[in-house]
Amino acid sequence: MTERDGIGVALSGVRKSFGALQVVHGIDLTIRDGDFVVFVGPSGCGKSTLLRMIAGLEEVSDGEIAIKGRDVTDLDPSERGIAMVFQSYALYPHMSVRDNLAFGLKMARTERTEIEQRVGQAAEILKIDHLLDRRPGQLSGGQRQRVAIGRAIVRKPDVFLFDEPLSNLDAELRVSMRAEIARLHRELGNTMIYVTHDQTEAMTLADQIVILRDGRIEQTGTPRDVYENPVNTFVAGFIGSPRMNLLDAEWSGSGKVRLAGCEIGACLDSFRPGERIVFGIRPEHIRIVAGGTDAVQATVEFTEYLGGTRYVYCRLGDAQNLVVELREGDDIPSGSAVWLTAPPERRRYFDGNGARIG
Ligand SMILES: Nc1ncnc2c1ncn2[C@@H]1O[C@H](COP(=O)(O)OP(=O)(O)OP(=O)(O)O)[C@@H](O)[C@H]1O
Repeated sequence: MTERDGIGVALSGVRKSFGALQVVHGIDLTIRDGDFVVFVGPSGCGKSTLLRMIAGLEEVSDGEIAIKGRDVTDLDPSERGIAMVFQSYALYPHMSVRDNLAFGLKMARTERTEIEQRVGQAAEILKIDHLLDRRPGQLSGGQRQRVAIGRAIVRKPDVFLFDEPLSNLDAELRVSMRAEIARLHRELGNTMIYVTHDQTEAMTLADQIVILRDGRIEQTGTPRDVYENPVNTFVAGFIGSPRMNLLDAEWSGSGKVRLAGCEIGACLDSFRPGERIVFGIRPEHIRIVAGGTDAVQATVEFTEYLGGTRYVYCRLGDAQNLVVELREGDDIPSGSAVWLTAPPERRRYFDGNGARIG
């Protein structure tokens, strides 16, 4: 078995209640050693609580947590082989960067030469060697976050835990720090668990994305899996920006999909005539065509111009909206009627409860 086939972190039946309120409902999750795993989901879904339970900062109400095969459920944070990086940086303002980096190691009574070596290495990896004598107040936000990450690196943890580490940075800095974190993962090869509500971070950083809703896992998979094959309308609507178009439709008697008064072919064997379904299609998979076979008619409302990309907002029938990503050369004026279609293999179907059926 190679190192990467081993198990980094395993959660079984993990629950959390605050008083009478249960917020995490029995999570089972296995994270491969060395994987970069991102927890995403709407505000309040339990991402941070789950991460804090893995860190040992929050007690589990039920279930078990193992790190590299060792049950750590009842261990102190310092005994778990983890290091956590917080959104707030949590640096000591009166200490120099060097002392901030060394602090945890000094507390653990690590030898001085070992401390110097690890601090030097971390500073080099993060390119903060020239800042070692400054205090946090003399650093930019991005530099502070580097020091916070450095403090995690010097501990040589088995698992890095990141709780929205880039949320306090401006948009440009977020992008460059995101690349830094990806580089760090490539260089160090540790298991990393990262909480964010930013799905671009999730898509670009993750080997595996875990999508949470109301304290439960909705889907786990590679960014591509969850984008192309969402298991339900929640995941389909959550991953991707703009989101997947999710349109109310129904099966026709002939096994086609009736959508806004038009019929389009469906590549599904089982169907129940008249049953309501949800038809899903991503904006980039929609094509504008000349005629009405296997297509639906829509009215163009307005176009959003984003430089390299243009999105056309259309109305379908009386009440449904649809976003289409325009291709190079396509140009359609507001108010015009268009016929739209999509390659059959890109069409997604969900039942009335939102579960994927094809
Ligand atoms: N100490 C606490 N006492 C009571 N309820 C709490 C406590 N901490 C968290 N919660 C509740 O648990 C639920 C999950 O919170 P959590 O912070 O894990 O969500 P989150 O997904 O990280 O949200 P966000 O993206 O807004 O940070 C929420 O309903 C929250 O109000």
